[in-house]
Amino acid sequence: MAREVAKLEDVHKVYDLGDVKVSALRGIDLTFCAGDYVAIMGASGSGKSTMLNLLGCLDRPTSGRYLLDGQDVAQLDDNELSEIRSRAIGFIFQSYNLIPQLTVVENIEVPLYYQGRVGAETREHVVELIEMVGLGHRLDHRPFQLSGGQQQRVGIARALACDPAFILADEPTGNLDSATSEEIMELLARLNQMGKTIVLVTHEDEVAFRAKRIVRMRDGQVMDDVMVPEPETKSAFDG
Ligand SMILES: Nc1ncnc2c1ncn2[C@@H]1O[C@H](COP(=O)(O)OP(=O)(O)OP(=O)(O)O)[C@@H](O)[C@H]1O
Repeated sequence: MAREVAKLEDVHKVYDLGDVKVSALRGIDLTFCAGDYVAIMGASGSGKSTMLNLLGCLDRPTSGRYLLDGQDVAQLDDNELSEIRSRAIGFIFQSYNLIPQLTVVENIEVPLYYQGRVGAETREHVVELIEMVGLGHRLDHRPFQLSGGQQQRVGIARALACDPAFILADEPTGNLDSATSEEIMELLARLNQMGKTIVLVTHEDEVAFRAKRIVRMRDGQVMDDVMVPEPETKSAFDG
């Protein structure tokens, strides 16, 4: 059986707003294995972002356990948590979150900078990543000089800078037209083929259908967890 990259065990998340408590996750049990490519779907407010934040160690469960590479995240202090986050996890955002003043190369160097690893030896690696996402001719451009799809390619290259095994994407095609979305989905599929484990949140069926597995959430619980049929079967479904 494939290695368990991330495992949620009876995870609950309650946002305590003083008078009001919001139960955003209510007993989640999910395992993500090496090589998985999972789309998380569900109505607005069903808990998708809350779960992605927990998986990304940006927040902690109120109760239950989160094991990342077999390590119980609750046992880690803040420094250990941010260390594991920057080493093991790559984030891709809907609105790219690039720094406008920095060039393509510099934006991708940001995670390496936080690890104290920017230097001549990492420059070659950064340029390789930019070439891999098809922007080798745009190294010194700034975000405003790029289309949305190109900015998302920079976002993807930045997510790969520290060579994480686990990629988390929050609506990565949410701001893109359908042709550009398709290009981004092809890039994500390629990363998955290269061995990256991917979990993405999406509202779009076409995007979810490109994953290997779809988890549907409702009211803070997992309602459905299914494997997507292989492409041959998909075309039989279509036609
Ligand atoms: N920081 C917060 N403080 C209080 N309540 C929150 C907070 N973040 C989310 N919630 C609440 O938790 C529940 C789940 O929200 P969450 O953002 O995880 O849903 P979602 O499925 O990602 O929704 P969307 O598709 O709209 O992004 C909602 O009721 C929301 O109002």
